[in-house]
Amino acid sequence: MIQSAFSLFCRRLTLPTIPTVFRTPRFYTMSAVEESKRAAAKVAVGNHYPKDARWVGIGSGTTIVYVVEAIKALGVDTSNTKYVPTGYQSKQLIISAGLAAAEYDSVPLGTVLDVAFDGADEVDEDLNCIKGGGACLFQEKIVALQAKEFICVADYRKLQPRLLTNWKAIPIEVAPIAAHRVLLKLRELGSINPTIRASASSKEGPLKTDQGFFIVDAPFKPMLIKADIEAGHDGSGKDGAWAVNVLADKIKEITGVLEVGIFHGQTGPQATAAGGIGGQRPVAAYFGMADGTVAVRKAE
Ligand SMILES: O=C[C@H](O)[C@H](O)[C@H](O)COP(=O)(O)O
Repeated sequence: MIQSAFSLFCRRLTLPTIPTVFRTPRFYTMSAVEESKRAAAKVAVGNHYPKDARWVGIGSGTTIVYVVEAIKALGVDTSNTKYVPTGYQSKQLIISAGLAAAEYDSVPLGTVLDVAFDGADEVDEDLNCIKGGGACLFQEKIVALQAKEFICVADYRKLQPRLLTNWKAIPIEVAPIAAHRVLLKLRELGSINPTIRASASSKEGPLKTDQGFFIVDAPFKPMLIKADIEAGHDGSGKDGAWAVNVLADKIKEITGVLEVGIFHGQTGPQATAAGGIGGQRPVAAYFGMADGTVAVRKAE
């Protein structure tokens, strides 16, 4: 009852007042940001965790912790469910919650995950996402691409009109041997001072991903959304402003790039309708707001 009323209410981006029933009780020991992540996770899982789920993708980062917490809190039988991690942290999270982890490469060929949940660093009005702030993006993308639907869960800082509004650089996973070549190519595309991300300890050199690759952070101007292109903006990057799909494809074409941290293009249902499976763009993104409410953006 509550969920269906909420789904109706949240058909489009809902920033205004949300009924009291959707307000999260205050946890005074948590920061507002953590509290908002937990609130968003609870609503996202309540709305999208499938009854009788068999395969569920679990993303990486700090927000996904609350997704797993919310799944546990549902109290459903998880004994027939396998949770597909998107990296080391994600796998440990699944195991420590007492759930069964199944690595992506152990999932039987042709299996479609019922749903994949994950966080994001920024989400635009069209539901394109930037991911990789925590150095995970490649496994997150292949898991999202294997799922019927990808659900994004985030806090209010990530809710932006355009990508690269608040989050300033695109994370890109690159082969270490090609890192300098990729930097050069990114500069040619107009990136202002792209850098190889360092480890927390400078003694350890560049940070390594779960694949043993480097992350390059490439700053660009805020990216264009569909409405900008429809209003006549070019989007080809010639004035430094790129359409999301155009820049993502250009970066992906650079030899040495394993994957780019822009999730765009088809949603899962769009891919299915076109005869494929999985989409890297979420069907819905849930944002915990600073006032305790939860806002949602849904794909067209
Ligand atoms: O690299 C990490 C992933 O893409 C995360 O999903 C993303 O950075 C969001 O992380 P968090 O939930 O910690 O904000």
